Amino acid sequence: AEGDVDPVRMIEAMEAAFGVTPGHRRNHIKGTCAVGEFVGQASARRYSRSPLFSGEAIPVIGRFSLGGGNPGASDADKGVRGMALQFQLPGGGLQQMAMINVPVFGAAEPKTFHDMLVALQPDPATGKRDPERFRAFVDSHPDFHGLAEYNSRHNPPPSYADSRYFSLHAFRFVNGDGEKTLVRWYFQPRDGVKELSDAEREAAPDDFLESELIGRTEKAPVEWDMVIRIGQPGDPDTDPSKPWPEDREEVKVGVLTLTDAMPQEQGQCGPINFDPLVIADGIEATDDPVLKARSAAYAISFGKRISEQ
Ligand code: HEM
Repeated sequence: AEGDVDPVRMIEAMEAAFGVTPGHRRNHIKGTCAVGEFVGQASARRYSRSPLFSGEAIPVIGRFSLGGGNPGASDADKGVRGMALQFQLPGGGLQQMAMINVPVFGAAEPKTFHDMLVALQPDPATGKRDPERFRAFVDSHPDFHGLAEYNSRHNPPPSYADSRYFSLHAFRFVNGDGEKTLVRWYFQPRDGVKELSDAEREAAPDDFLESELIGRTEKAPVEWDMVIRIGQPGDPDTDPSKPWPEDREEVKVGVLTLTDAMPQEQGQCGPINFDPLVIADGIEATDDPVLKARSAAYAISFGKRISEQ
């Protein structure tokens, strides 16, 4: 389609915008591993036959991250925080999710994300980003505005455990009778949603999210409720930049409990490709072009980093 971008070009644009650290992710480079389990609830089975919701405790490998490709980025910087999960399903299958802590994405189609990366590339003359160029990008891409507005009203969290993480994309849940339901989901932190104040953000050190999560899980497990929102006819199914109306029915479908966190080098999350299209029977992807572009781009980033490029 018109708004698609060749994944090789997407990664080239990302490398030019964020730089390259050989052996590491091209995006969401700064991160922390975690482990725990997920227990699905019977309420989910009306909508999905996925083994995720069998009620058995399912082992989970998680990775929390800062958006962007700068390994030295500050944990106080604005921008998105990620939670990626790999569920090891009974019977050997896998389900993955890679979510961010904002309720709308800044691109209705891959080209917008690509154009944003191009607008973020440093000016060869100054070696710095050009605010004029970025403003021109914003002005010409209305599908970026929802995310920009959200970011202007929100500060980053003091802990990875204090954020809500959203699927953003819609998926179809398929139940045992083959009935399909359009859903979006989010993970709601049991400890509540918190944001740094402006003063706290200015005073914060560059690195606190990893040590905070390690310390927190040493004291007690950290939990999130998984909540699905039920789509209605006409709700956008292929556009993650468009929120759904607030009043959509919500159903709690499971609990994620993380028991341990550790630096990436010491955990299992580093060499995983958290491709959001690794989904199990009972959950189906839509034709969302951003979702498809992600899968292709992650594969290239993964192939490079795993071969030390
Ligand atoms: C066209 C749009 C997007 C592109 C091109 C893109 C690209 C990438 C790439 C290349 C990586 C590194 C993959 C790796 O080396 O393993 C990554 C990581 C990540 N992305 Fe995206 N992304 C896009 C949209 C999104 C969206 C919509 C979300 C959230 C719903 C998201 C959440 C994440 C997260 C959480 C990670 C870190 C995963 C991990 O911890 O390994 N991305 N992205």
